[in-house]
Amino acid sequence: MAAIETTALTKEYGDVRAVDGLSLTVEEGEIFGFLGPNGAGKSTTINVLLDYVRPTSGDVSVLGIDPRERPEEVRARLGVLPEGYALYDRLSARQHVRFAAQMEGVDVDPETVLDRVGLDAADADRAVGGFSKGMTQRLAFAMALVGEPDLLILDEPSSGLDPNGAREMRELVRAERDRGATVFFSSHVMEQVEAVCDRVGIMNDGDLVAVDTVEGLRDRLGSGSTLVVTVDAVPDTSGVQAIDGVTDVTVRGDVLRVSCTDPGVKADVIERVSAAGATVRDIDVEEASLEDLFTEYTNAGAGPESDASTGVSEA
Ligand SMILES: Nc1ncnc2c1ncn2[C@@H]1O[C@H](COP(=O)(O)OP(=O)(O)OP(=O)(O)O)[C@@H](O)[C@H]1O
Repeated sequence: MAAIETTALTKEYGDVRAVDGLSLTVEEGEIFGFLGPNGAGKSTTINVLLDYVRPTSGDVSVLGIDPRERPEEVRARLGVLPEGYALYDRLSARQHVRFAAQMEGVDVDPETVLDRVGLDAADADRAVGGFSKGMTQRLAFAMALVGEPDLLILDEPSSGLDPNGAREMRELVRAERDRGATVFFSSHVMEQVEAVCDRVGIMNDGDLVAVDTVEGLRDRLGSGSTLVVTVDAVPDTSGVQAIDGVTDVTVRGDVLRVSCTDPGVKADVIERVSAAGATVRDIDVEEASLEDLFTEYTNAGAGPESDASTGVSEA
């Protein structure tokens, strides 16, 4: 059974079609990154999953349940870190976690949960009105973890976190996946997503324009890689340029940057550089980052057009 399944899901607000025929499957036990520029339809989709918003048409299933029919049953098995959560300024972190536990009907030790998100015993008893943004985010995350949810839905989980906090968040997400939970999160921080997600889906203007592993997205775009070769003295590069699968060669100082569409040509490149009389001092391979791919898939008209090339199937 899929953790999340939407079929031809559409949500219109008046004239605005926020989500347009979305068919998406998130498998149990995966970490799935849900990406897209502002206004792409991510929050609307999440709100439909939580039954905060009713779709105009289409079907939705969360943990095998239609949230429109049994919203309480779905929510009892979810841990949610919403985009605009509200905390009670005068209550302590400990009280917040106790409250989350009561809502879930479980018994937890607040300090253990708070410790997981990096809040210590002294933090536990402070009124959260005095918390920094990052501490508030950690607390909201702790509340989502209460009750060992089967599915975590996290909207921008690294918002407000410093680099250490963001790394800890990634470790927690992995630990939750290893426990058996599914993690579905939206984010604009591509490095975070690339570092932790098993698969990603990219929304653009209400459409799912791509869904795959980051590696798969690279392959689909044929974005190839760049071989960065440092030499003792720059040779004549025409032999390298002539290799089938090499699209561009640029030289800067003692560094050659060779763009390859075919990963199999790297050895040929090194051989021809050496044959041209240069000694190779260092070799590096740069691949398109998720940020590069995101730009290609979401820039108006620049992404691949056909569904066959994106891996997105029609409903
Ligand atoms: N309650 C609403 N009433 C009218 N239009 C809405 C409402 N909620 C969202 N929209 C519109 O639906 C579209 C999708 O918005 P949504 O918030 O789902 O995007 P998003 O991908 O979550 O964006 P962001 O990254 O900025 O959070 C936008 O055009 C937005 O203006």
